[in-house]
Amino acid sequence: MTTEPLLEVRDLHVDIPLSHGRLHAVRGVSLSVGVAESVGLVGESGSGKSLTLRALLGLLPRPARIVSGTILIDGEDVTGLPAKRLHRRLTDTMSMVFQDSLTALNPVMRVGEQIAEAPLRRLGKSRGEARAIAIDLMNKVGIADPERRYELYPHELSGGMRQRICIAIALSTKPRLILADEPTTALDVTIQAQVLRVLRQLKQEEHVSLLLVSHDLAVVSQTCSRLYVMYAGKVVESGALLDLIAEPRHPYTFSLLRSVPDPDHRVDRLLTIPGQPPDLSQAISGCSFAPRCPFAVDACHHQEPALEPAGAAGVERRSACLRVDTAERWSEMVAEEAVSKQ
Ligand SMILES: Nc1ncnc2c1ncn2[C@@H]1O[C@H](COP(=O)(O)OP(=O)(O)OP(=O)(O)O)[C@@H](O)[C@H]1O
Repeated sequence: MTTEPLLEVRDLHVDIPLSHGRLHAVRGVSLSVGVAESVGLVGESGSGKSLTLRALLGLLPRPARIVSGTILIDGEDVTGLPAKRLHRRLTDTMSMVFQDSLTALNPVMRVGEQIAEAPLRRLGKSRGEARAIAIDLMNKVGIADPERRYELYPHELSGGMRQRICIAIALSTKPRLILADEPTTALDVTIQAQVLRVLRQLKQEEHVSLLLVSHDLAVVSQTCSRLYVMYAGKVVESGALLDLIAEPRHPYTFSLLRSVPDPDHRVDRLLTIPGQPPDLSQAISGCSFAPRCPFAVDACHHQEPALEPAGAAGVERRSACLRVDTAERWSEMVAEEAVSKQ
């Protein structure tokens, strides 16, 4: 028996109209998130991660717009539903946590009331019930002394506490999936680890799925079991976290992994990927990563690779690279190149 994913996105395209032409920011992204699964979406700044996430909840910043794409919930295509029903279906299923908790929260409303708002207005609870739900949620996200903190305003809390409040607000509509856009980027490393722990616990204890956007592979590695790697508006590789880290099957993932600082050898391993991503307002010929790719051959500059099954892990493991058959030798090839330059 096959179980349908909770969320599936097929061939999503998002454009941003410009004064001259358009920026094709999301170029055919497909992804899925299972029930109680934590999935990461990683890539450099500008790769289209946030727009992909926001498109799912109709929260695209103006003037960005969805050009095409299909969203399925529990295997049902919801894209054709009338606007109001679609909105309700999406917001019943998912809610979002943003990077900047200070702008996400209402500065003149007590934090507890902000959590209680959805139970009160959307779920039809009484004031007392909504307050009890909010306090319970504050407990769940690890806020000590929730009765006292219920009465505080956002500026009276630390960044980590505010982000916990945002997670509690996201949970207040009883979503099955949380979309989190760089939820810990603004926090220091210790607080970041605590907030990531909260997200992991929600999955384990409440079976809430997670789609986590981050430019930081270390953050995603602590939280997710499956990854999609985005480059220039497309998914270039996907697979189980451990497979992907052990054996990257796309040169971009390979380069990204080499750029993760290793705590023991910080300086040696902190490599940046030379070059810039392409201009997405221009047509791209061939593989978008080819100009920065250490393994590109002529064909890579002309032929666009499809995202196809790659490696022993079957359909879960996909890569969009014409050179994928040489992946096992990439480390060696880079080492040889470094020696030849000496
Ligand atoms: N409101 C907007 N107006 C114009 N361009 C935009 C807008 N929002 C995003 N873009 C552009 O769309 C592309 C994708 O942006 P997106 O925010 O999805 O990237 P990202 O991978 O999430 O990176 P970051 O972490 O920097 O947000 C980028 O080139 C960005 O500059």
